[in-house]
Amino acid sequence: MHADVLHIAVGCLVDPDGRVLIARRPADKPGGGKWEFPGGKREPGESIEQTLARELDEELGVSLQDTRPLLRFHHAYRDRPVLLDIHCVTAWTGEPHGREGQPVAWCEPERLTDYDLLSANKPIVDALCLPAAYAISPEPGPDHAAFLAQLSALIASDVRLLRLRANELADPAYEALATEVARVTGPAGVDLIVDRDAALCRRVGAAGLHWPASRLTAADSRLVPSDLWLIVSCHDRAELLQAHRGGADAAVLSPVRSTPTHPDARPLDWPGFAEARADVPLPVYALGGVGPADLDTAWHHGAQGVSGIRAFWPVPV
Ligand SMILES: Nc1nc2c([nH]c(=O)n2[C@H]2C[C@H](O)[C@@H](COP(=O)(O)OP(=O)(O)OP(=O)(O)O)O2)c(=O)[nH]1
Ligand SMILES: [Mg+2]
Repeated sequence: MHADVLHIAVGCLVDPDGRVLIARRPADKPGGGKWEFPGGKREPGESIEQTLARELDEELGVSLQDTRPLLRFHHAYRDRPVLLDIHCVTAWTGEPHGREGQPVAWCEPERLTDYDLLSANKPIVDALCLPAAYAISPEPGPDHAAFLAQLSALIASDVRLLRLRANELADPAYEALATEVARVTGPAGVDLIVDRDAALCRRVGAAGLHWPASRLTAADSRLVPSDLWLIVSCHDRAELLQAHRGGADAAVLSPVRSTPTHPDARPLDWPGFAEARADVPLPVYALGGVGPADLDTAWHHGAQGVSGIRAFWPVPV
């Protein structure tokens, strides 16, 4: 790392209701008056975990018990490049309070954008809003009633983000099925992600779009309205960087392991996954032969969580 990059430990305290703690920066600091997640600069000789523990004690008066990596990326503020090393904190002792006089607030992730946050923080907000699992449907086949029944079972198993993948269907048939799927996912509070385009997404009332990285090749800004999720399929670091430049909110990186459907694709394996996604300012799901049992490994290799078809679908596919 370049010598004048400030390495910052950032902690997102998440309470049992899923709310996150934010604090208001003192007026006399850079970015004064804006809201942030508590944290601060690493001191010489400290590990980043030690910095996190020290800063959250100094700023909030809490002692950390359970943390995991959430996201890590560089941001070039005009006067000072920073490396933000963000962690989720799910267990602590002590009642968090603004120990340096700073106002603090508990906020639902979806409401974080109501606050004037530090400008680097958009990927952190996305990572907090997105769940740890991103389920993908198998091709629906001819029996849509059976497909919808399986989908209901999937939703009962607590999936909150689902992509309707049906490459075999022409646009009108895809839209008809997406409309039916939305009738199931909508009331259950599941975010439905569709392929194709933003207009279809709006018509069926879906939460966002899933695109291949190739669809962003010419883009250097976002082509999708900001209130829709834009999740992009990537297979290497170059595609992840392209997704970021094209304004994606999140990405899926595959294959982590080889799968029966893509036996010839060379697997990244966990070290390759970690290397490819390192410091890209996007939440990135691990895909390809992984499932909920891999979640902890995924988190510790820089993933937002796990994605897949087979590991989530209630019947063998
Ligand atoms: N803590 C924190 N810092 C953030 C966030 N987002 C973001 O861009 N930063 C940047 C702003 C600052 O340049 C840097 C944090 O530095 P800081 O000034 O708070 O560091 P510190 O707590 O050690 O402060 P101090 O010792 O100077 O009082 O990281 C965030 O959400 N939380
Ligand atoms: Mg600080």
